[in-house]
Amino acid sequence: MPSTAPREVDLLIEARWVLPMSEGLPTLENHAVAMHEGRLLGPWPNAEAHRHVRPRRVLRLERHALLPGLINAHNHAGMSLMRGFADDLPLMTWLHEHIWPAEAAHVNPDFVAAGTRLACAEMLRGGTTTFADMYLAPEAVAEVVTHVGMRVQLCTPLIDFPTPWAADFVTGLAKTESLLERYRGHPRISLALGPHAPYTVSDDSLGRLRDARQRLALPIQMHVHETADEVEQGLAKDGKRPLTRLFDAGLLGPDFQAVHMTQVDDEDLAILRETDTRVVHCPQSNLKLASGFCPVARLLEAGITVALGTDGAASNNDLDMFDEIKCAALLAKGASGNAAALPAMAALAMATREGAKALGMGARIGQLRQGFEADVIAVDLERLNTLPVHHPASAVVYAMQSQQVSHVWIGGQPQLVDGEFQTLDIEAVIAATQRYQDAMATTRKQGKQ
Ligand SMILES: CSC[C@H]1O[C@@H](n2cnc3c(O)ncnc32)[C@H](O)[C@@H]1O
Ligand SMILES: [Zn+2]
Repeated sequence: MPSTAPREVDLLIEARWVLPMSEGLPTLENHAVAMHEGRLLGPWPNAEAHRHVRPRRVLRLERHALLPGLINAHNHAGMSLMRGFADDLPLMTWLHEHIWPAEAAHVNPDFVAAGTRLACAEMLRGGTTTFADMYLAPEAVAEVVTHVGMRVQLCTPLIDFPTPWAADFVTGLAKTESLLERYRGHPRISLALGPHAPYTVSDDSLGRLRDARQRLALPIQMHVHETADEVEQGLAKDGKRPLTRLFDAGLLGPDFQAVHMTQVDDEDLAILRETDTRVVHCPQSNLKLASGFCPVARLLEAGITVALGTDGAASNNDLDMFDEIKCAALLAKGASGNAAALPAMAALAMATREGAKALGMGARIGQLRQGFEADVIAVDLERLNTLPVHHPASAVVYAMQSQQVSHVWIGGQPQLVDGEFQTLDIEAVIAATQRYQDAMATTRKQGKQ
């Protein structure tokens, strides 16, 4: 029983279930959380909440579970305009013969803004509130995200060859510094360095990256060990595996996010563990490009932090994190031959608490916990495909569809209410997408890419 009078708050949400996703905390039944000035209070049992808070508004969600907003730890949002553009190909053919020529032909800030708006709409509809983005024209992504109200880690695209964003690696670093100046202290936008992959970044550039990381105090996100070919070619060229090369370059650590990691031998595992490097698992992209399987169960057993990402819609082909969570759980079991590998709660944690930790935001988001940012989603579990609800986490991970997300708040701001978007003009998003679909089709017919 609190000794002080109940404090006034913006909103109280009373729910059938709350999955706080805090380590060791179980699913709570008939519990409530409150939001005030963008922060969370609670959770408390529904019957006790009014002893703690005097809400201006109360929302009763009697069929719903509340969860922290999902965290998509690896995306190329602008690539949503390339969904279905080049399917059923292995990574290098996909990149060299289709995606990179299309990027050279089409990508500019307007393309990236339109693709990012489409991506944000899809992510919000599916309960994602934070994403890490590595794509060309990050300034355009920042502007869209500022308007839409999502949270983003912008990984600036650093690569040794010219792109529509920067002529070379050094120019990319200089542009990163300008972006940092502009967005330093922004409540929802943070920056990271986004070197593309070991096979597109030279030793000289790795040295520049290490200096920039130290000077700017930014995390790094990079595609690493996406395929067995990448590792073999690294061994042939450098005499060591790419992860070892990054370790020798002094780059690994808790602020390094290694995306994919489908190839992990015992030495790689020891390096990841000893440096506390974070791994971002992208199971559907890895399956679709036949890149390999990230050994998630083995990584988690070794105490490595593993987040979950969709990768871009051009290799997934959607940005549905609930689908990704289910896929991760099933794949971990199938690949290890152990049905107990990656249980529902652990899979959900990868997309919430652990995702936040991997992005260096673990003290602010990823849990429904007093003082955390009010990034909250509600999912309606009273549907044919999720009833009966013996275990809410099981319903959410193994049976639910992302269309069951009914409400989304980010920093206390409503983004989706009863399935209706609050900040995005969906008609305009669809119209812009259609214009780029037509433009890309015309260029393709002309044989220009
Ligand atoms: C430097 S901006 C990002 C760059 O990465 C390309 N990309 C998208 N998906 C993948 C992937 O799975 N592996 C490697 N590279 C990828 C994208 O087309 C951009 O050019
Ligand atoms: Zn990627």
